[in-house]
Amino acid sequence: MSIADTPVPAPVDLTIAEVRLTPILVADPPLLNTQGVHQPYTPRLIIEVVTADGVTGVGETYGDTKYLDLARALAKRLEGHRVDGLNALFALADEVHVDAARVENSVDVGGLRGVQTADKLRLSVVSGFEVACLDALGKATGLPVHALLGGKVRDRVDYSAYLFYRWAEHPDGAGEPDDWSAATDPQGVVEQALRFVRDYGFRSFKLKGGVYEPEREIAAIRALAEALPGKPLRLDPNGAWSVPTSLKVAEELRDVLEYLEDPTSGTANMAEVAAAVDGLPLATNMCVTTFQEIPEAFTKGAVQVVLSDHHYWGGLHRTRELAAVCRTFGVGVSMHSNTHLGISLAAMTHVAATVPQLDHACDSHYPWQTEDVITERLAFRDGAVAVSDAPGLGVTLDRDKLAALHQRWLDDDGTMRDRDDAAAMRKAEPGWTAPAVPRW
Ligand SMILES: O=C([O-])C(=O)C[C@H](O)[C@@H](O)C(=O)[O-]
Ligand SMILES: [Mg+2]
Repeated sequence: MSIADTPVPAPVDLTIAEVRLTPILVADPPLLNTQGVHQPYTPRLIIEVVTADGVTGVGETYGDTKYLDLARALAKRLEGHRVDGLNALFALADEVHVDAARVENSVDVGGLRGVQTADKLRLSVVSGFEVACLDALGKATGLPVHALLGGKVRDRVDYSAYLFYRWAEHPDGAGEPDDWSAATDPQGVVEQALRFVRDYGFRSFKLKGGVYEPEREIAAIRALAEALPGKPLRLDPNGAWSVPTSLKVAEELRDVLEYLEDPTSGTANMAEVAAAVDGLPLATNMCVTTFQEIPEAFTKGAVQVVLSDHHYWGGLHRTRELAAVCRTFGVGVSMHSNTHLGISLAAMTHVAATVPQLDHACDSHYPWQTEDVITERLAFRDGAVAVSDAPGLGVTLDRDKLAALHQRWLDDDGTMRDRDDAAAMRKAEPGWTAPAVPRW
């Protein structure tokens, strides 16, 4: 048979025929941070794009009302576009109006996610659509998402254990129970870390700090260093400390920390700390969360590792662009995580598999989530997730689970539909307001 006789496969119609948005509430344990405590349930948004050929791609992003409203407006514009027209998504999102009151002078979730701008809000929504389009494109062409991003450079992506100070249960026993104990002191933190090793094989450890006075958190890191000798450790108080406090903690822990994450708030303060602590890198998911923040932070030497997050940065292609900028400036790159489900973990794993200079294990909240919307949860083995070579993301939506979590969202009176860690804290401490920074 000559080449001319080779049958040409029928063209695939990649036109988007339908977009489905399903807001859900997912169980979340009582994890403490400097703002307060996680609510019993947290909102997420599941996005499905269906092509004219009936191929469905899935994506996931924040589900709070301001994201959901924007997603609804964007979804309307998407029908008739193609799942391989990813660059056009950004122009479409720019057409969607963001109410200034939603972002003016504001920081997201009390500052945990850095600045909140109209642009960043749009990008966080676009990210879920981009992932859904990539999943559909992969399924339509038989290619895994990593191949659509240029191909994997590793077969497994390392994640770190995300340790939290936590209570055994939510105030008044609200939410879904889990089988984790309280962890409010060094011994509790070490026990939590050892379970993460037993159950998942994690080999690096991050403690969410900014909860207790720095001396108590230094003691927890020291206890971890003793229990897990030589393992990379990180501490992240979400910008709760002053420059002098950051310098003191850095001095006391420099021999055991892989990096110190957002010890203090703002690029100028981070730069001051970075200049004074020789040899201990500073990481951030707070002062560099947009491309606009890069020039100042990099020229001042404020951060040595950027914790990317495809939700903030506008998807998987933009995450690779961020990695290229970091590579150019000799800044390390790793990955931040908020409460998320398996669709996002799959997306994180695909993009992480394609970034050459991923020198640090990525963060993931996933072990804290006992609920999911996919048929088979992703597994951590030896602290890593295997990179899927199945078409698309390699996950399958479980419609019954999705419907159940959506029903919970429908039944909620509105209190859980927007994440508010300070409000959740008031259930235990009625006068609580999120502390001003620096807290210590
Ligand atoms: O700085 C970080 O790594 C985070 O902000 C991750 C999460 O938001 C975490 O702090 C949380 O959910 O409490
Ligand atoms: Mg952080």
